[in-house]
Amino acid sequence: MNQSKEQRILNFVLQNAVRGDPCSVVDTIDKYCSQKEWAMNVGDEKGKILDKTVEEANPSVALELGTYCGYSAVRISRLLKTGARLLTVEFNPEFAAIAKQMIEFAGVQDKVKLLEGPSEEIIPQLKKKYEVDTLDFVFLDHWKDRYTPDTILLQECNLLRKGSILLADNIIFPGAPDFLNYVRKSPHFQCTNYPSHLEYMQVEDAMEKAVFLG
Ligand SMILES: O=C(c1ccccc1)c1ccc(O)c(O)c1[N+](=O)[O-]
Ligand SMILES: [Mg+2]
Repeated sequence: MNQSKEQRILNFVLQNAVRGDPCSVVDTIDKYCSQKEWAMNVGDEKGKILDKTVEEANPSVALELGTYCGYSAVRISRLLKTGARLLTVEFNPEFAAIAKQMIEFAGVQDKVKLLEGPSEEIIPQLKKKYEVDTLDFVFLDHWKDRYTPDTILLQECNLLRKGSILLADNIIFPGAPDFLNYVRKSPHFQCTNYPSHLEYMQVEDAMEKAVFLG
């Protein structure tokens, strides 16, 4: 049966990256997706913004919505301090299966817990089932029409605390206009915009940081 693009990305990593080296995995995915097949990883340009925001947050508990092939899960987890953990949520079972292998090859499986299912079902389970008190950092990179309802759900589930940092990808392309409107108009968030480009393309994009004020 024909391989999926995501399987081709994983195979390229397995054959060309260094097992146990997260940076090598990230760089190898970027090499494949910039030279062979475009894919919706956050990429290196926006990845550097992600890196800086993760370092600013220095999270003990981080959440990613939208694992895809595991590129940003590997990228985030390589920066986590000892004992910190990343929970990453993926709705698509094929993507989740690829990401699991990517995370294990990168050697970050002890820091990353991959949760398969819809974010609206998983978020309300985080406290009791996954022993989360509050989230220090949240990376939103899933379906763009879920950014706003899931941000509201995180608040309703008391998963944010004063200073929790949310970072959202794709503010311009494909765009998340309702999310941008919501966080920028909310008295509960302090927002910062980071202009950038769509991964592997000369197309305008941006990331938005929203710090929860309590
Ligand atoms: O929605 C798309 C998309 C739209 C059209 C074709 C392919 C992908 C997309 C594009 C770039 C992203 O960084 C990203 O996170 C997504 N996504 O699906 O979450
Ligand atoms: Mg994205």
